[in-house]
Amino acid sequence: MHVQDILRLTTREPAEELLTPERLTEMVEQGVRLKHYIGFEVSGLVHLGTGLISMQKVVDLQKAGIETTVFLADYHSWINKKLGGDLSTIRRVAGGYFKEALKVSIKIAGGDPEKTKFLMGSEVYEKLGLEYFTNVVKVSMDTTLSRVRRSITILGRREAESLSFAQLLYVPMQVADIFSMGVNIAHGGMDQRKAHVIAIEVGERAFSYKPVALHHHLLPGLALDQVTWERLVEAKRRGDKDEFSDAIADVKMSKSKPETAIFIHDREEDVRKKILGAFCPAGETELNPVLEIARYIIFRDRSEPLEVVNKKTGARLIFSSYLELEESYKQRKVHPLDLKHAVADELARILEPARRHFTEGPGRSYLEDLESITITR
Ligand SMILES: Nc1ncnc2c1ncn2[C@@H]1O[C@H](COP(=O)(O)OP(=O)(O)OP(=O)(O)O)[C@@H](O)[C@H]1O
Ligand SMILES: N[C@@H](Cc1ccc(O)cc1)C(=O)O
Repeated sequence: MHVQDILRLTTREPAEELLTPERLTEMVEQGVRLKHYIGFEVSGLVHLGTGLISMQKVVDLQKAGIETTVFLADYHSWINKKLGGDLSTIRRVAGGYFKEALKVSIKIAGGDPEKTKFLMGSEVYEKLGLEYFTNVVKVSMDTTLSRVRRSITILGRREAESLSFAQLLYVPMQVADIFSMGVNIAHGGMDQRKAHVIAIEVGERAFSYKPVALHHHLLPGLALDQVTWERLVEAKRRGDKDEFSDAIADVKMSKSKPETAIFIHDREEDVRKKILGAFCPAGETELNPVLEIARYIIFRDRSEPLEVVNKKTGARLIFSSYLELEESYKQRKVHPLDLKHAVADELARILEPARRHFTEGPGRSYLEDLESITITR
């Protein structure tokens, strides 16, 4: 495939940052085999952000002919005391519910689940043994303690929190994962950028290659409030990527805050209830959680127009692109409630295969297994 096509697919939305396009171009031109990975902690339910948004990018990379891997970070989940801090439960859920949910998400995003490799952290560590430990030491020797502390937002933790030593170790381990698997495209949401920036810096010195980092947009949680929203919009306008990604990480759709999230297998009535209750300021198009679902999920690969019905007058507005919808919303020609109904209908339709898979199909026993484990942190 031509380098321009690879770049186009890689940087297409939901991608928000590629560090750097020049480095990716160089690798393609040198004929380097491109190896991507994205890692997940294994704990609660898979939502629109972890499932659909993350897998949309994996599907783009599949289409670009890049080797894609989903890394199920069992050791990192254990360090972060997920699923009651029990490693065997974490492994069971990783190979069961989690893998299944991400595969269904790949399908919904228009890709082929069989084209993506699923690897458990412990498989890599067992295979490499001393070499993995050496890689963790190499990264640690090349990184200061204060840098590690500043990077713990990749664990979904705040800098000021009291941490176990293992939670500090989490950071060099995540960076070492990249080099241990020979990954040259490290991918994650914007909240993962600090680990990847360390990898880029350490790479050349300690591992004789510099990976690229690819970060996708973080979908905000549904439960934003006016004050937080104003603070976020302000942080976004200031344009400091680290500051903004820390701020958005606090309010992103997150499995540990179920009230902020739509899970991929939610029932239609739950999708509707959650969307109807979501923060959706009239006329505001920035960081509006409902509009973002329209932009990133509904309009992603859509060829047919979206219809929004004005419930009061019965008038129908037809939008053939997200930008048209955004413009009308900005001009307050679309009422938030009408937008919510249209988004809820479409989203429920898109999620239907996941709902069926996990309630009537082969995913059911995996979901039941996870639901029987009630501790999530
Ligand atoms: N809201 C979101 N939108 C897009 N991507 C997300 C979102 N939340 C998480 N991700 C991405 O999914 C990957 C796994 O993240 P993570 O396991 O922290 O998800 P989470 O649901 O927020 O979990 P937790 O609640 O435990 O923090 C990361 O690359 C992360 O950036
Ligand atoms: N830090 C990632 C999980 C992860 C762990 C190890 C990795 O190598 C990559 C990703 C998260 O928040 O979910």
